[in-house]
Amino acid sequence: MVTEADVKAKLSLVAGPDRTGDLISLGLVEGLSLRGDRVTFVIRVPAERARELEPMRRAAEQVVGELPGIAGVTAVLTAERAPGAAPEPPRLKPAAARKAPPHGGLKPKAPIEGVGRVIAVASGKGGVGKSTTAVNLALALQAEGHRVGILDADIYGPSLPRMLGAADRPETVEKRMKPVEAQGLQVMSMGFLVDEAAPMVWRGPMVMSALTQMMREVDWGPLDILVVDMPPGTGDAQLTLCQSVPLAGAVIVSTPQDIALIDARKGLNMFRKVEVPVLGIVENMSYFLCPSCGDRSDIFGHGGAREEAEKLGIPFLGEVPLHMEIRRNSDQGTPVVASAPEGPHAGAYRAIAREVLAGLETVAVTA
Ligand SMILES: Nc1ncnc2c1ncn2[C@@H]1O[C@H](COP(=O)(O)OP(=O)(O)OP(=O)(O)O)[C@@H](O)[C@H]1O
Repeated sequence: MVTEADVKAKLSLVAGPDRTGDLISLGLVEGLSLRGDRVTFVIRVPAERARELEPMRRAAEQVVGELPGIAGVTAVLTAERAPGAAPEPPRLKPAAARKAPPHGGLKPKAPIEGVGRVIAVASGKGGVGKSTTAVNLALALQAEGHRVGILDADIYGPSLPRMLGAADRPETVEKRMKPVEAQGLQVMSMGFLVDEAAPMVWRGPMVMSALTQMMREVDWGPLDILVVDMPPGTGDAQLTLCQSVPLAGAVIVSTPQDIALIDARKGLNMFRKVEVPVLGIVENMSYFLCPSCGDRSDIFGHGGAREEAEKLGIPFLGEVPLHMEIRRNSDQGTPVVASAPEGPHAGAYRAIAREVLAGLETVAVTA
């Protein structure tokens, strides 16, 4: 059995950034997590040296990978900035101006092996029901006859394992992870690889290398569609993610409140910046359906997302009510599309899935 001490002993063989000292004696390793045959950890480095120190990151992965019984190692550089240091220059350029290869030397938007089309589910801010929508949309696409996978790119708060009731860890075969199967979907999430308390240390721009591995060092499929549950918001991590994933399109989830719609617009602009077609907006928690009397109340006002979509010239994909059954089921690991496939909520998600599929066809034709 490999222990944390064994991993640290190996990491103490890797020279530090200036070839003086080693990763352990310099105190650069954080968030070490050992789960089954997988090891993950973070190496703290100055932001401006992240690219230059990529060989050090790879060396760390390699030495730990030599431990007997270890099948997969994920090392991430956090690229922290010294307090008071000038902000990092924007790393993202419009698609046309992109030249630098992303981490791991992959060409931008290289296809993912075994995966047909990738769609992102995004939101301008947290808590609007993005993950609930992503999971139910994935299940609805499956119900429409497609082979579907879902990737939890929300590294700060991975919720897919809980929402899909998937507690297993991915197996590793010849250094590649096998996605976990849950409700017929192939699932990958950082939540499978690190302890619940650990994700907070996965900050910094180099978090992308962890996502790249979760996406590309995985034996997907074959899949027709991979749904990516994006981290909430429209910041650097989201933009970088859009740049390195060959996205066929994006779905934006919004609640009817005006403020959320402003945030939805930010999401839209982000995808436009990286030239990813927006397939449309889903209005979540659109109205309240009383579980006892079946009465409908438009507590937030209704139709905001539809109107906004029209104004912005993007499709309105559909609305999902605020309903106890949707919350209870997604929080208990039995999403409503799988647990009540004949019910009205599953119907709403399937209608959205059909709109998404139609949008993907249009995109494919005009691309
Ligand atoms: N239509 C709905 N009806 C009732 N509850 C819902 C609905 N959609 C989402 N929820 C609940 O709202 C909460 C937040 O949803 P979810 O985690 O999907 O949001 P999110 O936008 O992904 O959040 P985060 O930004 O934290 O990742 C969850 O408890 C979920 O069950």
